[in-house]
Amino acid sequence: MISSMTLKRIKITNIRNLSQADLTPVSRVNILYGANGSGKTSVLEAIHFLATTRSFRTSQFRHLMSQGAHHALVFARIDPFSEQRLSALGVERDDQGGVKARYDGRTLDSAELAALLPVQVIHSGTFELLDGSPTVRRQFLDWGCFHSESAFITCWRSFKRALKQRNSLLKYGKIDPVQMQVWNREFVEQGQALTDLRDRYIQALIPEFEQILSVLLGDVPIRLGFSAGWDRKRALADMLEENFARDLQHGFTHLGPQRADLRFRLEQKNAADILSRGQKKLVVSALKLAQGSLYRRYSNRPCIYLFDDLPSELDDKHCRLFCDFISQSLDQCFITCVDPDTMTQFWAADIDLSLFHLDSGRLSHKVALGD
Ligand SMILES: Nc1ncnc2c1ncn2[C@@H]1O[C@H](COP(=O)(O)OP(=O)(O)OP(=O)(O)O)[C@@H](O)[C@H]1O
Repeated sequence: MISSMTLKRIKITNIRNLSQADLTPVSRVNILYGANGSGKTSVLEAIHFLATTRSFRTSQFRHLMSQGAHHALVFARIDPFSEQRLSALGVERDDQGGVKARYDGRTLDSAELAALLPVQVIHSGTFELLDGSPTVRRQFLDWGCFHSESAFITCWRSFKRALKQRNSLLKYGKIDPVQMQVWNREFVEQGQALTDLRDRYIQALIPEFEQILSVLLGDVPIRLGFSAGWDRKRALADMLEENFARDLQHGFTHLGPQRADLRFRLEQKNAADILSRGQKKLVVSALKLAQGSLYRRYSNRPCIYLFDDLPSELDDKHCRLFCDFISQSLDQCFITCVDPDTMTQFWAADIDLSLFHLDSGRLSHKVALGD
């Protein structure tokens, strides 16, 4: 039985055009509608901030905080482990760089917060999973590994540290062979473990992705593949040794798990070069929904999904398929759209659904479907 982790009450202070907003969502489908610029995405940003301390659209926090404000705060009541009691989660950042996440009276670090409130966003930037830089795809992959393997975070941090130390030795040119050997050994050990975790995760994700894609998009044979960051016919240690002169010349480590990537192929070509925008949206959505589905299987807990402008790029048929799929999951969803009629027509009458209206940064609760 999957627990019913949901956000029960959300209070937002100083996120973009929301100086104060208070929302009591339902546990399944929450539709936020309003005119362009009314603040719908800002609500999603607030939830993402609560779950991660960051924006999903900008790396600069000052753009997420309301203009002229000195701090932003999002507070929620949640029951993440189905204990039938609500706990308080508050995330706050100020314009001096201070970040604080408090849950149930204690401070959380970023990994604890991420584990507490797994959130998936699908917005216009999610297309980057197909045609953006490999960094975006590694982040996607590592989100899945983090939530499915408890060993991942330690391994990932150790590998990052080894890579950083190795690169700084290479960069400053004065190689102490003993130190180099230490960091090479750590790079290989942690890098191999990291790659094994990523590989295992991808092998579990592929059938899930293909199944969801066939529901959302039909019979479009997109193949998802994993590239480890070096030719895996060669041992990682041998590869480091063979590339040492080149690494030293350029002052960084060329190959290894820091170059891992995902590939999407359609008829032997790069899928991003062939698919339409609507098809791309369905592919990246299938990826994110597949991650949520695996997460539920591993943890017995649902995810929180943020769908920014869900109907854009999709025709009615695909929008309906999308909503049908969401209806069958147990995730809590927040969906933005301009016109509520475009979205409300796609749901079964008995779905747990609520409508919220945004108007110039003011949020009001409308009726639940069927009320
Ligand atoms: N840091 C900020 N402080 C105050 N207002 C901001 C800030 N950043 C953005 N805004 C404004 O907040 C408003 C709401 O933006 P938001 O992206 O949430 O709108 P939206 O309802 O999702 O619109 P659309 O339908 O066009 O996507 C916009 O008018 C935007 O200019």
